[in-house]
Amino acid sequence: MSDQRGPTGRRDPDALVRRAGVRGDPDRDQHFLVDDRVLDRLVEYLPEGTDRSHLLEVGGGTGALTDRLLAAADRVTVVERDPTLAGFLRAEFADEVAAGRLTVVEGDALDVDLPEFSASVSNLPYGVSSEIAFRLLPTKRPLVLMFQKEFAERMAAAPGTDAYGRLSVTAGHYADVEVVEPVPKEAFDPAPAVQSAVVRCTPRDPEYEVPDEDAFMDLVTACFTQRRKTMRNAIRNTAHISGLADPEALVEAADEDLLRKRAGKVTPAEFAELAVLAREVGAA
Ligand SMILES: C[S@@+](CC[C@H](N)C(=O)[O-])C[C@H]1O[C@@H](n2cnc3c(N)ncnc32)[C@H](O)[C@@H]1O
Repeated sequence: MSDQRGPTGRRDPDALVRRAGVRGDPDRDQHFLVDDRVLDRLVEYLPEGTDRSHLLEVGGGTGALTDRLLAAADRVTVVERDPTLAGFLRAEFADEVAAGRLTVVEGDALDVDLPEFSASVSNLPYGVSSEIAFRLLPTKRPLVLMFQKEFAERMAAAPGTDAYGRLSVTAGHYADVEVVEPVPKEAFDPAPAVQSAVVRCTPRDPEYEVPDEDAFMDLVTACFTQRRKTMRNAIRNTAHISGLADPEALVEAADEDLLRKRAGKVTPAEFAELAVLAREVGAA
């Protein structure tokens, strides 16, 4: 292994790409992060006091982030779908693999068994970033994840803003979600078509209770498919998505002010109230 190191003593990301002998393939979601400063900051975005005993990285690429995670954690597991890159990671970090500090899992992050990790820091493959995020969020572990900027903003959006929607409510069900840094295209090799942003997810229980998580999520999804309609009409029109057996019973029982709003102004707690009410009045 070459000992080329960047200013912070970590491996130089451009040198890693050269050593791996690959060109990132955008069709396979391969955009390697080559900006040292962004790479160095990512792990520091974990919430204060995060258990760093076992960090998970989804999409290891040529290992620039893996290297930073190894410096910050006791153990790292990296999942990488591309066999060439998985092989390169095993060779490049052979010492850490031999010491039991790094496990390279070759496979699709949507299919492989994930280990019991304490937190995740990942520059996600954008083609499946939503699916991966919703695999990680229910584990209730701190997450620092790179997404397309627009997706990141929708995840973190507050009620009443343009970006607020299903994604904001469902992600916010598991964690406090914050956009902590916009990242320009030039930070990647090759540069993606869109801007990126780093999101921090700090797990916590929601400020409401729901009788059935799936029923709550289905109701939220249903109402946002009709976001231009009032909630009254959205509830009535979307039983095929919400799964409500008797949407009319919910409309009859629900608060009039809430029914007049559009989904974009309904808070997560109000959606939860509706899910509870649906159960109480036998509409679920
Ligand atoms: C945006 S790159 C990030 C690479 C590296 N972590 C970095 O920051 O430079 C995403 C990586 O995920 C890999 N990948 C794409 N789809 C994947 C999947 N479904 N499961 C696991 N890895 C995947 C790609 O091969 C690529 O190496």
